[in-house]
Amino acid sequence: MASMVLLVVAFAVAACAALLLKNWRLFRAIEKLPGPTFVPFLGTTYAMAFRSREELLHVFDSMAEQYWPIFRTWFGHIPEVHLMKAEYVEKIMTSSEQITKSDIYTFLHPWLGDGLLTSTGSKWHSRRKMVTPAFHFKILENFVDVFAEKSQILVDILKTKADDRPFDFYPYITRCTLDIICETAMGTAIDAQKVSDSDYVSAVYRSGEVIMKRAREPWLRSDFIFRRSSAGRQFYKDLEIMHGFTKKIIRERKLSRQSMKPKTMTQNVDDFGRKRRVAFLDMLLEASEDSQKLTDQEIQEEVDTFMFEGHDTTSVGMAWAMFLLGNHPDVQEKAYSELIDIFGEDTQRSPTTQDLNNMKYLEMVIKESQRIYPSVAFIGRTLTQDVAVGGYQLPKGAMALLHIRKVHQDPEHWPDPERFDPDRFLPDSKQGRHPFAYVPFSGGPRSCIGQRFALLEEKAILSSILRNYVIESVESRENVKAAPELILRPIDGIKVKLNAR
Ligand code: HEM
Repeated sequence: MASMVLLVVAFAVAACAALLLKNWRLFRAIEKLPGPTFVPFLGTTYAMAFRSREELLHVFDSMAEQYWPIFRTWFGHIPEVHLMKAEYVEKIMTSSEQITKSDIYTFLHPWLGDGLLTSTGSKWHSRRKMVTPAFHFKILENFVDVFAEKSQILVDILKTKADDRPFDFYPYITRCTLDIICETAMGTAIDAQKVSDSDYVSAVYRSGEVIMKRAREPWLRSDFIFRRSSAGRQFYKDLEIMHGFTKKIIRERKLSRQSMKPKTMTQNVDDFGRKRRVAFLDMLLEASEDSQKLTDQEIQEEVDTFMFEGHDTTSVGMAWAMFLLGNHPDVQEKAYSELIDIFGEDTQRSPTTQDLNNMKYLEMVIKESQRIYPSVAFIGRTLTQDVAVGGYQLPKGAMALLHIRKVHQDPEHWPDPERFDPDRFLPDSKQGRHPFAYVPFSGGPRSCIGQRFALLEEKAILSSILRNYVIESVESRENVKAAPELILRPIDGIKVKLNAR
């Protein structure tokens, strides 16, 4: 038995030495950066593995405090460089070369395939070019009616909750954004707000959690082990739910296109004289019908990508904004008085694009919420060439983790960074601030394609809630719990009390 153990240990040490030898250049360059002690095989994963979702943010924060603004960790033998300053993330975000996503995104592949979020190189370039027109501001204007209609449904549903008793707002806003992305981008009404639970939403939450688990525990990296683990078995079950949901959406849209007369598909008003929205999914289907530019599989991966990115990011963004508004009555009243200026006491009138554009203060509230609780707390790239950052030469092959949340807390650009203060976004205050000090939507060529959509949607929904209800948060900033997963998720939801105005 002892000789067997010895053999295994010898094999492990030899394999580790071989790996190190192969990556010696990488190892030497990375070890110049500060960071927790490297342990052969494990790297620095001992600091992250087996941590609860709640602890993870604290681990990140204490490492950031110790090594800020640049340090390294090792995911087994894979080096990760953490960047936390505007100047540093700018170097990577603005590069037209460093556009390859980090290893963590490979865990997204079974779900999102090689879609816009995960792909790289020429595939990403041509796909980005193809879908960009679907997010032109002229197209977005056509979506304002849907934003307004779904917001009104939410406001009506919340009537049953406006009794000064705490409830979790997060599932309500999630179903609202799910309805919106389905109807605007996919051209399909699913009425998620009218059913109480969504298997798709629960599967998305669980999957985000499992993907982060894989990112922390190197043994789950192997597909063989992962598929046999309980986390892996749950993930593949959830995959069926998520793909089943998006497949149904594609099938229904294909059917409704077949029943439309060709003339109706090209004109920009429908038979009842309403503006016809050219849904993002229609564009993909047209591309596949006309010239076989896209296969069914490729359509599926884009639909999965936009369904996920298009609802999870905005719903959590609004949940955090509600949390902050509910903790800051003075800011809430200021936002409300702006809405009174725009709408008067009329709580029924739907917002127009012009109204949304006039909501300057609410826009600052949304921006400040995204500064403190960015929906996407960090993003990752694989360095495809050496790059000098912060006095270090970061080698090709390393992963770069760009900590959006930490960049947003840099006291050099954000004095008293923990303070919630929408006035930071007044035109005068913005003057002279580093352009990459605020990057909730990332920046450069791989920035968020849906950012204008997100801002309009958030203004439409939050303004409808504010016009009708007074919000009070149950949790304080100090005791609310967040998990840094694909999305910065509130672990126990967002508990608020609502009262009718
Ligand atoms: C508050 C809302 C949102 C935030 C904070 C946000 C943030 C981001 C960030 C940080 C990225 C870069 C991700 C990375 O490099 O890994 C990104 C990419 C992306 N976002 Fe958003 N997003 C939001 C809303 C949306 C919406 C509404 C849509 C679609 C309707 C969308 C679609 C996408 C897509 C497709 C990408 C990949 C773009 C590419 O790589 O070319 N996002 N988003």
